[in-house]
Amino acid sequence: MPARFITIEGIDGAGKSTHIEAMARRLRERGDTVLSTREPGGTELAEKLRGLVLHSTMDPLTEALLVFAARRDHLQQVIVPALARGETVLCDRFTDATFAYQGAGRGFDAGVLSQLEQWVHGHLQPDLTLWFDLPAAMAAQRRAAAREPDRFEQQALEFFDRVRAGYKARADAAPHRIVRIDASLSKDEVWSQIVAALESRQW
Ligand SMILES: Nc1ncnc2c1ncn2[C@@H]1O[C@H](COP(=O)(O)OP(=O)(O)OP(=O)(O)O)[C@@H](O)[C@H]1O
Ligand SMILES: Cc1cn([C@H]2C[C@H](O)[C@@H](COP(=O)(O)O)O2)c(=O)[nH]c1=O
Repeated sequence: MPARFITIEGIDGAGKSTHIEAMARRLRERGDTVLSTREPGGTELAEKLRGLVLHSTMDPLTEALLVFAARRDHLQQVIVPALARGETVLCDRFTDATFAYQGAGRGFDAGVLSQLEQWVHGHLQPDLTLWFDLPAAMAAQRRAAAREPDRFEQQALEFFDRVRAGYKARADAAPHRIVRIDASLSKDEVWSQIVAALESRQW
């Protein structure tokens, strides 16, 4: 099978985790060997960095460096070898999240993020990104029922409005790679959009 790198993006509470397992199952049923992973995280070191990023106070440059450090380890140890074996890598968040959260959300310099992106993964980009898009207020309502908020989830609605706008800018700049999923709809309707995005590529 050809290697595929699929990423899932969206503001916190958009519904990504709800659908990732079913996506992996569907891809496996069609013959793919699927590696399901997440960022920040996916290796022992990157999971430690995730704990720091989600729970320790730090300035935006430190935050950006830590997410890219975690990504570098994840790429070297997990993503690149899996793609080299011809597997499908399904990753909950990747570099679009850095441009959306650290760039648009925190206001960190997008030019510096682009340089870090170049150092960390050169020209490697996902083959497909599903962007779960919904209003920040709706995502907050969904999160409220879920769990103890981390550093990002504690942010005000305005932060998530900016993050959402950051994702829109990324989607507008890469319309062939990034597919918008209307995540405000019911779970069944969201799933139908995911299937349509995969089927349009014969995946
Ligand atoms: N389409 C939907 N309609 C209503 N509720 C939903 C929908 N999708 C997910 N939910 C619910 O919203 C909550 C958040 O969903 P989920 O954990 O999948 O989001 P997430 O994008 O993975 O969040 P995070 O990025 O913070 O981990 C869960 O309680 C889930 O059951
Ligand atoms: C990859 C990445 C993630 N983040 C933020 C976004 C989320 O708030 C958390 C991860 O939590 P999730 O429940 O696993 O979605 O990390 C970020 O700010 N920058 C990044 O590059």
